[in-house]
This record gives sequence, structure tokens and C-alpha cells, in this order.
Amino acid sequence: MGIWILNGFTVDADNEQTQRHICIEDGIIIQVINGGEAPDTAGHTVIDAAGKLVSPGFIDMHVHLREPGFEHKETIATGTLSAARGGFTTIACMPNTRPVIDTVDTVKLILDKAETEGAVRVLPYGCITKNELGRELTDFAALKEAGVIGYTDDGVGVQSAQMMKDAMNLAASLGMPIIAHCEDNTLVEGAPVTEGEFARKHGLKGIPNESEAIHVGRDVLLAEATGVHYHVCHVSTEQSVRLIRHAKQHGIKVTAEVCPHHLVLSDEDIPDLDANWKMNPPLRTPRDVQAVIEGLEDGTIDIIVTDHAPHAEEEKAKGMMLAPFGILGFETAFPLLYTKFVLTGQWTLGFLVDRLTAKPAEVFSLPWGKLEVGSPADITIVDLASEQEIKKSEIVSKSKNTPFIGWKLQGWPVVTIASGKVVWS
Ligand SMILES: NC(=O)N[C@@H](CC(=O)O)C(=O)O
Ligand SMILES: [Zn+2]
Repeated sequence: MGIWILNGFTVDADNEQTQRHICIEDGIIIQVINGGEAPDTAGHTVIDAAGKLVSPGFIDMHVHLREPGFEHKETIATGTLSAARGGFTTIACMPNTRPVIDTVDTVKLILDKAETEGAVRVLPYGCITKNELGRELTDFAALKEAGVIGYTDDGVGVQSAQMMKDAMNLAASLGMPIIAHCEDNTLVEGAPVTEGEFARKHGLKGIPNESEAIHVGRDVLLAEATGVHYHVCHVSTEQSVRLIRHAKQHGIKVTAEVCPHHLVLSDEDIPDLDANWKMNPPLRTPRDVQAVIEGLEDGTIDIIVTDHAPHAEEEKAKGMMLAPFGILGFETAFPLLYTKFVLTGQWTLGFLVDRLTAKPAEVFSLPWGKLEVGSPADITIVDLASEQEIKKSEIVSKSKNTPFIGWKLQGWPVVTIASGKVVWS
């Protein structure tokens, strides 16, 4: 049986809003009617979307699902359901699991589990180096054949420039992207917060911006030399934005992502040494926040990703110094950005939706992110008027590590449809 979604409105990148009726059958969008009377819906399930945004399912190109190896934090089942609650229908998972995703067998395991237990589509990344140790490249061709969409050692930076250059040459020869967690380990001794007001107040030696930006600078030069598509993970500093902007101006094939928390929080918002405010890269200074916002607005930064990074409560209870880096992302992303940037008039709704749908699809050459006849039926319906407080008891992820508990936000996904099936409502 098919589904008719009636009376919702769609929005394009130019913020053009159109009332539409959309029909789904067998996982595909088979009809899109612009405006007017509701069609005959006999034999179909009807979803009334009057007054609501009907968007292509959101795409998140940076997430941690923790399976295999860390099932106490998250599983493919719980992580994909959390994604569905957040309106995401395609998510790209990072390979820092145990074992890491550096063999064909592990790629197959992820794809099989996602197929049988996942609520939404999962695209795996493969490691650049075996075990993410930075010593030996993985078998890029075999991993591509198995279904990875790119290579990354996310969680750690590739420390050797020669190793990164070899990786880029190999990826380029296969027509695949390199996705980089930019972090120079020789610059990150000290406390897990940025070098800024918070660190000064607590007498801590923080993480300097250069630890990230040095890798960005190095890698855009290597990307120029090798011709690879180079994608920068979770950009957090003013210097990185500047380097990426410059590289783009020089025609280097570089793209970049930013996370909601780096757009809405600075180090000066951290209330105390609570590890729910600890993530990598750390929350930066207000000046950096301003720079990443401007970078996203002018197209230097292409897309928004959540870097959903669940950790168990007992792990985060170890406190700022000892707890692992990372916070949840899926369930708060859209309402956070809608409330902070769209309701205030800084961005159009079309801009926000584009950076979560069509843009990531374009950057990674994926066939999703649009609402057209013949497209896979990945659809998110958002009630832009609904206001809700973020409550720990309502979090779907297996973990609860978020700094946003208690925040009142507007613009909540209410129905998520993935491959034609309602996976959240
Ligand atoms: N971002 C984080 O703070 N943590 C990530 C690793 C990463 O994305 O670098 C994790 O795996 O927990
Ligand atoms: Zn990372």
C-alpha cells in the first residue's frame, strides 16, 4: 500500500515554497502535484501535512554508530532510530569502531546489520590506515568494491604528510574522496578545551586552533598536488575557514562540514567542567564561532553534519579531563539550527534545508536529497510551529550525552519516511 502526503509545503535552496501533494509507492516517489485540491487517495495511507514542511530526508555525512565493539554506547539499531527521530534518512558512519572498518569483512558486517536492523540508510566509510594507526594504508580498491563511500581515520589525524599524500594519490586514482579529521598530535597536550577564556579561567592549557588548521593547510596543498576530492571534517576554527576559502579560490577540490554545536556554542558557554560539553574539536572562541557561521553562509563550508558521538553515562561521568570526546547529534540538530538561525531571520529555511539535503548529496555524488518523481521516498515532515523542551527521558539514542538538555527549541521532525517506510512518527 502506498502513502499520500497531503497539503505540506516544500522549500528549495532559494527559499521558494510550494504547496504539494506527494504519493509514494514501493519506496519511490511516484507523483508530485503542485498545489490545488487533494487528489483521490483511495487505497493509500494518508498523512496530513497541512502547514508542515515536507523535506527530502536529511543526510548526515559524519556519524558514529559504535557497532561493532562499543554496543554499550550505541548500536546500528539504536543509532539509526535516533537518526530517524532527527529526520535523517541517510547517514555516513565513521570507521572508528572495534574492529575498525579497515577490511572488507567489517564493511560487509555494517552493511548487513544496517539492512536487517537499521531504520535508515547507512553508508560506511573505510579507514585510510590499518587500525587507524597511521602506519600502513588499507586496501582502498577492495574497500571501495565492498561499498565504502570514502576513506577517513576520523577520531585521529593522519600525522604523516607522506602517508596522507600516498592516500590521496590512491583515492584519486579510484575516484574516491579523502575525509580528514584534522589534528596535529604534537600540538594538543593539555586540557581538552580550546585555548580561550574558559581555559584561562580554570588555569588550563588548552588546545590551540593551529592543531586543526595546520592539517587543513597541509592537506589542501596535498589535495592540489594529487587532484583528490579532499573533505574537511568538523571545521571549528577561523584559521581553517580562511585556508579552505583560499583553497577554493584557487580551484582546489576541497569541501568542508560544520557541526551544529560549533555553530551555536562557544567555549564561553561551558558552565563548568561537565564532560557533556566535551567534544573534538572542542568548542572554540566566539570569534571562531562567528567565522564558521560566515564560512557556511558564504559557501566556504558546504554542509552541516552532526558528528553524532554517543558515549555511556558512566564514561562521561569521569569528568572533563578523563571522559571521552563527543556529544549526541541527530535528535537536536534541526530544531537547534531552525531556532537559532531561521526563526531569528539570519538564514532562510531554504538555506538550512539545502545544507542538510541537496548539498551533501551534491558534495558526495549521492542520488538522494531531492523530492522528485522517480526518487527514492526519503521524506521528513517537520512541524515548524511545535516547541519542545529537550528531555533526557525522550532521547532515543542509547546514550544521553548532550549539553542541550532543558533547551526549549522550535521546529521538530514529526514523521520520517525512509525508502517509503515510516520509520519515525
Ligand atoms: N567528535 C568527537 O568528539 N568524537 C568522535 C571522534 C571524532 O569525530 O573525532 C568519537 O568517536 O567519539
Ligand atoms: Zn573527528
